[in-house]
Parts: sequence; structure tokens; C-alpha cells
Amino acid sequence: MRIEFLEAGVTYEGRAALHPLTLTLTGRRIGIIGLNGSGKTTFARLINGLTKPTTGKVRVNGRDTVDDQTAVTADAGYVFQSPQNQIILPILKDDIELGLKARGVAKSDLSTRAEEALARLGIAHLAQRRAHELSGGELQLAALAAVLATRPSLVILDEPTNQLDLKNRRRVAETIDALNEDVIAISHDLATLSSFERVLLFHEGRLVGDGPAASVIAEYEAMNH
Ligand SMILES: Nc1ncnc2c1ncn2[C@@H]1O[C@H](COP(=O)(O)OP(=O)(O)OP(=O)(O)O)[C@@H](O)[C@H]1O
Repeated sequence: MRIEFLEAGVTYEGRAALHPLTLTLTGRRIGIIGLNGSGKTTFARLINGLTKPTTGKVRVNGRDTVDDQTAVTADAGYVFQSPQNQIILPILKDDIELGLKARGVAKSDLSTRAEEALARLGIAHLAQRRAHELSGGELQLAALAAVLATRPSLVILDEPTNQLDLKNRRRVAETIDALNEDVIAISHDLATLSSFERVLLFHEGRLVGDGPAASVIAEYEAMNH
């Protein structure tokens, strides 16, 4: 992946959620950390065009996130902070198929594609379950499966392990580690990001740290002592 921020910033009613910044992201695993309200989600949403920059530009693999939003969104899958809001239909497999249909996948391929994605995350047995009956961990994996089914080259995960117990946290973290896709993950669970090659630290809407996981996590911990 190649993501370019060119003086890209976001302002809401005159208040900067993200001050303009210029940087290039390449590589397989990028983590994003920072306090609540520091701009992490705003930064991540800019990458797949969910949020448009108020100033500047964002490009994903050479494509502008505003001018070429459909292609960018297809390339960069986004797993939301609350999987409850992502899965709409009652039955999990139906929901995954709906997402695929919306992306123009042929009707004859829907079932196989959904089953493959569920099997890949070890949750094939959940296909016919009602989404609202799933545990937090199952739901988090299901939301990830739904996005992977669309075959993005990059997966953006907004707090993929929040509200999970230790066992499910490990399961999701191991799943992320094993993904072939490039990953950008926001997390307050610093252990999940410890193996990431690059971590970005945000503070009050500004990028204040950028480097290998160990040093940026140490910087964050020192800031909050
Ligand atoms: N749609 C919006 N309208 C107005 N203000 C917003 C909007 N989205 C975000 N903000 C504000 O922008 C700032 C950055 O928010 P953002 O969600 O990017 O932070 P975050 O670091 O992801 O926080 P958290 O860890 O709590 O999820 C916050 O002050 C937030 O209130």
C-alpha cells in the first residue's frame, strides 16, 4: 500500500479535529495510538474516503479519496469501532452477502465468498446465527470477515479489540497478525500493536510521534505519566 497525506486536515465548525499533515505510509502493519479525541479515527476515516479532507488531499495507491472515492473505498476496507453498527441484517451470512452484492459480486458467487471469509477467520459455524446473539468477540471477528469478503488490499481496523476479554483479544490479535492484507489499526490495547512495524501517535489533532512500535509506545506512556 501507499497512502499519501498532502497537507490534509479536517475541521469541524472551525475546530481542527486533525491539523493539516503531510506524510506517506507504506508497509504492512501501521498502528495508531493516542488519547480519546486526539484525531485517530478522523485520520483513519480520511484513508478510505469516509471523511473528506477540509484542506489538502489524501491518495491511496495513487487514487484521490475524493475524486475516486468508490475505487478507494473498495481497496481500503473499514471495520468500525462498534461492529453492532456494521452488521445490519439479522443473519450473519445474509449480511455478508448483502455487502458483496452492493459491490457488484455475481449472485452465483455470493454464498461461496461469504462462506470462505467466515471459514478464514474460523467462524464458519456462525454463518446462520443471529448477529445480535453473538458475543463481543464473535461479532468483532464477524465484522472483520464481512470486510475481508469484499477482498480489499488494505484493512483499516478502528479499535478491533475494545471491550474484548483476554481470550478474544488474543484471538483477534492473532487473526490480524496472520492477515495477508495490509493493516492499519487504531488501538488503546498497546500489546496488540507491539509487533507493528510503524506506529503513529496523535495528540490534540497533531501527529506527535512516528516510528517503530516500541519507541512510539514508550513515548506515549511517558507523555501520560
Ligand atoms: N463528525 C464530527 N463532528 C464534530 N466533531 C467531530 C466529529 N468527528 C470528530 N469530531 C471531533 O474531532 C476530534 C477528534 O475526534 P476523533 O474521533 O478523530 O478522535 P479519536 O482519537 O479517534 O478518539 P477516541 O479514542 O475517543 O475514539 C474530537 O474532538 C471529536 O469530538
